[in-house]
Amino acid sequence: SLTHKAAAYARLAAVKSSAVLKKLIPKLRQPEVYVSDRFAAHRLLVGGAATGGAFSDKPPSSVASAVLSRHRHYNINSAPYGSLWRAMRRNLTAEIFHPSRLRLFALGDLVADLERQCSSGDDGVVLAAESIRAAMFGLMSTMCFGGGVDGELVKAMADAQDDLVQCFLGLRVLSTFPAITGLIFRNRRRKLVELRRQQEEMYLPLIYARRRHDGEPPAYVDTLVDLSVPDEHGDRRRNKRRRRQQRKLTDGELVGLCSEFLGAGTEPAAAALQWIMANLVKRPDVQHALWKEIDAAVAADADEVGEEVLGRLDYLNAVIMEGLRLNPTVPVAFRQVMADDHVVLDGRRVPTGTAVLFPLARLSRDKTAWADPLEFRPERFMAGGEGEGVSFVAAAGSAGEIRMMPFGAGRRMCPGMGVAMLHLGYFVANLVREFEWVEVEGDHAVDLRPHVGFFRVMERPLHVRLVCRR
Ligand code: HEM
Repeated sequence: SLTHKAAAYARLAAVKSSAVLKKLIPKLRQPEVYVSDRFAAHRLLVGGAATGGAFSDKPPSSVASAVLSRHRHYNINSAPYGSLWRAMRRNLTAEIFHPSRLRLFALGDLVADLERQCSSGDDGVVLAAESIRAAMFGLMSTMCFGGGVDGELVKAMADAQDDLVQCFLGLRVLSTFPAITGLIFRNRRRKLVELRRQQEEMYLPLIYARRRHDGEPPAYVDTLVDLSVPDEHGDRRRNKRRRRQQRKLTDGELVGLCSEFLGAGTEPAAAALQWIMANLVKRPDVQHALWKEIDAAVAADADEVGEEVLGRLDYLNAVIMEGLRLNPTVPVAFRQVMADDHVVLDGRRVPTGTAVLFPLARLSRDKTAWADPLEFRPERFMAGGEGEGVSFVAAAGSAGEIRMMPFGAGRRMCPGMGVAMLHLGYFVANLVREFEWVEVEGDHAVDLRPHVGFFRVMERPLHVRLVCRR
């Protein structure tokens, strides 16, 4: 019949146009340049090379919040540089990550989990990777929603977050031209919608049912519910009167910000902890030196290595710096050249719209900046070593170069650096104090090859044999 023929033609046309569009998409993608020179990186990110502009915008984000809402449900990472970004970022750094607010949550669960695996498993061999990620996620979940969330729900949230991270790379294509690519890559979009629906079902009841107990510091969601942000559309309407309108965050933004907090706070830190422990397994001499430093600083009957001791453990700090230098767990920092930015590379102005990518491992493994850059050698960060004085905050005393920036640099630098360093110090110190970490032979031997996806993780998850020290 006529209608059948019309439907068949329509299907054929759709298939043809989607094939054409699939070919077109790579061509439509924005131009990219890579910067791995440490002097150029400094000039661009912290040295004010982008005169006239701030050079603090990013290309369209592939995180779920941004893709699903066509860039309206912003979280901190994907918000354009401006007043909304500033308000959300300031809330995180001043209300949650302010040093006076930070506290460590017991690591008892992680130690108990490792001990249980040790005694029930195969000759003391444990899958440390999973325990580490679960512990990190639990910690971020407590900071996000407060204590007392049901353990099964925390596990479901951790699994959903993992699913989301697994599909991030495939989402990049959806972030470029969401209206078109969302049609072509229907299945990817459908999966994303489903994952976001699950997150809404888990997070929103926790957010709205939250009751703070007396004396309890605010959880992240408490600060988000209270937060007022500039209403940029309202601003535009009222431009003449120059009165700044404020608004509350939408449900979409609340879910997006929680997802960001849990994901950004868990994945790169859990991956970094695995890399560090893996290197300590490969280098028993370094592990032993670290254990001796900890043992000398902490009373034998102390329950744990507490926060007050961490700052005094110089070798511990060197081990963590070296771990992050050798294996920065976020592979790339992104910027996008905006019309106001004046970005010059190799004497040529970089056109507006270009995405500028800073590959972090190339930068921190540069053999013109480090001796034997592929070696795990914490001593380089000790007094008199080549890395003495190198700081994560590239603007401070870095003599016009960035030799490493695992937390990025400039205005968009990671706001979680302080808390991440505290968590890493706390976990590494306590895990080395509790157990000797020994390499397993065969299939479970430590493999230091990376898998580079949205994060830079160990290709083969870390398995070890643990020997209790206490
Ligand atoms: C070892 C752990 C971590 C590493 C290696 C890491 C690394 C990074 C890097 C490289 C960036 C991009 C910076 C840039 O573009 O210059 C970033 C951004 C960000 N990180 Fe982290 N991060 C870690 C932990 C955390 C934690 C604990 C949080 C807390 C929730 C967090 C939240 C964020 C946010 C919100 C941004 C976006 C900042 C913005 O666009 O203004 N990160 N992180």
